[in-house]
Amino acid sequence: MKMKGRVRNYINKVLEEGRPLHFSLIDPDKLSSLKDLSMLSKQLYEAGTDAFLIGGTLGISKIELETCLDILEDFPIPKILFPGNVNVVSEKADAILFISLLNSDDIYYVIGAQVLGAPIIKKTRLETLPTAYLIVGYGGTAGHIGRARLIPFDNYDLAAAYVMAAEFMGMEFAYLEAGSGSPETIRPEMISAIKKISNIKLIVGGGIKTEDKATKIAEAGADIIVTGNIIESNIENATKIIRQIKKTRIIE
Ligand SMILES: CC(C)=CCC/C(C)=C/CC/C(C)=C/CC/C(C)=C/COP(=O)(O)OP(=O)(O)O
Ligand SMILES: O=P(O)(O)OC[C@@H](O)CO
Ligand SMILES: [Mg+2]
Repeated sequence: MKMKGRVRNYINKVLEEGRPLHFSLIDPDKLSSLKDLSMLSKQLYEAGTDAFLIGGTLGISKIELETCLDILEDFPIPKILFPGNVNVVSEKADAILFISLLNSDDIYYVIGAQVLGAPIIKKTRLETLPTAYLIVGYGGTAGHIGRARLIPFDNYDLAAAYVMAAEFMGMEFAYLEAGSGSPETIRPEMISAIKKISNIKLIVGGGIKTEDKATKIAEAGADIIVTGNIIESNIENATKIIRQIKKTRIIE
């Protein structure tokens, strides 16, 4: 089911209803088999995940990316690309997180990849969601490859300053990324500090493995919570996290 041009409205509508969203991150390179993806995606959808994020830093081939999008096609929720580089672009998706890694020391990840990707994305008619990508603490593969000057887990003022800058530049989303597989998640205190000074829509991910952590992150004010690794390592926990997030209500 195609949702091109309707993804932003879809996200805003859920937030206006007063609840955060959950995005399931699917890495086409990490799937042991595509049969697994059919089964896992059905479980994630039935548990209530609000969208599929598709992407990764390493090892993404066009064929795997598009096979993955073909399998996800029939679910009536958005399929959103999460690119580590210009290779993660396909017209089979609905939208793309148009990310700039604001805390990178490498201009390529701040504006270079975006310039290379923009004309291709224009042809695909993908909906673009302007997103400040901020890598915190552990950083993982994305932090290493993206040459991020990591924001310390406990430096809430620094994270808030980046988010203010992103908002003043007109970005709609800020993605606080602890790094895939991070032993520590983004701290709820960082989320609440940012929510006090900004209306930007906050995406939070990296290392979320338990219902308890997910609840604290949602209650602190995250608008969108992303889980990736747990889908492959423990689908039961992944679905429990989704159900828990969907019970949370945003308190203004
Ligand atoms: C807008 C376009 C076309 C490209 C932007 C490219 C930028 C700025 C990338 C930022 C740096 C980077 C490497 C981001 C990766 C984001 C991502 C998809 C993370 C999830 O993947 P991981 O789990 O880190 O990757 P692996 O599982 O492949 O190791
Ligand atoms: O795989 P996990 O640790 O859930 O991280 C998800 C995401 O934030 C990575 O970009
Ligand atoms: Mg990964």
